[in-house]
Amino acid sequence: MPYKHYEEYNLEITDEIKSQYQNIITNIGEDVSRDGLQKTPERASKAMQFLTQGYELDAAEILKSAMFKESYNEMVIVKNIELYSLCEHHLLPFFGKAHIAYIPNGHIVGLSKIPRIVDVFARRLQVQERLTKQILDCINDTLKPQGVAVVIEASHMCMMMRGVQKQNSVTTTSGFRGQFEKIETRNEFLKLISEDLS
Ligand SMILES: Nc1nc2c(ncn2[C@@H]2O[C@H](COP(=O)(O)OP(=O)(O)OP(=O)(O)O)[C@@H](O)[C@H]2O)c(=O)[nH]1
Ligand SMILES: [Zn+2]
Repeated sequence: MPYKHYEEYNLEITDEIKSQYQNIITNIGEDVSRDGLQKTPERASKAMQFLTQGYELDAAEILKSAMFKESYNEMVIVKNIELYSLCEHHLLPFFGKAHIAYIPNGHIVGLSKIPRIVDVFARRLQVQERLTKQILDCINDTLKPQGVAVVIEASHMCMMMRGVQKQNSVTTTSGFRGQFEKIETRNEFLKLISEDLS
């Protein structure tokens, strides 16, 4: 739990994706049998499965595995959580940071579980908006805190390397539930993370 070891991939699926990558490499005009490319289809197959392993993981279960009864009622913020995801439109990476806060309601959660659930949802084919909402809903529904806030700022390779080719644009998405719907609480959170917002 929760990350599969590199060698533990399902052989049938690995072979299937491998042969599909062989086709892609051939179709872009490369020689898949040349030295440097011989093992590439298999490596790429495993890399793609690694980057999409979130489908096999249950974020709510991960949170539930480390919830502790505690009467702390102040804001808990985990900020600058690096994230890497794949845009579902082009299968190109988008990457950046997540800033997540919650106000406990009788239970706190093991801190490492917050970045872990970010990875569970990021390691799928995504759009930034849905990624933001899935993290928000998972914490809200599982931990049932007094409030939860998620801000994600990310750069999309599909906008940088191709398409509009804008290297410096950063997309920010956010979601707020419970106490964070109140402007003062939301502002306190935004102020606390703002020194790291670019
Ligand atoms: N809302 C949203 N859009 C995204 C995300 N990732 C990529 N996109 C956009 O998805 C859109 C797909 O639009 P299309 O016009 O079908 O694709 P395209 O012809 O490749 O578009 P261009 O990128 O403008 O060249 C593009 O505007 C991308 O910028 C995301 O996380 N959220
Ligand atoms: Zn894209």
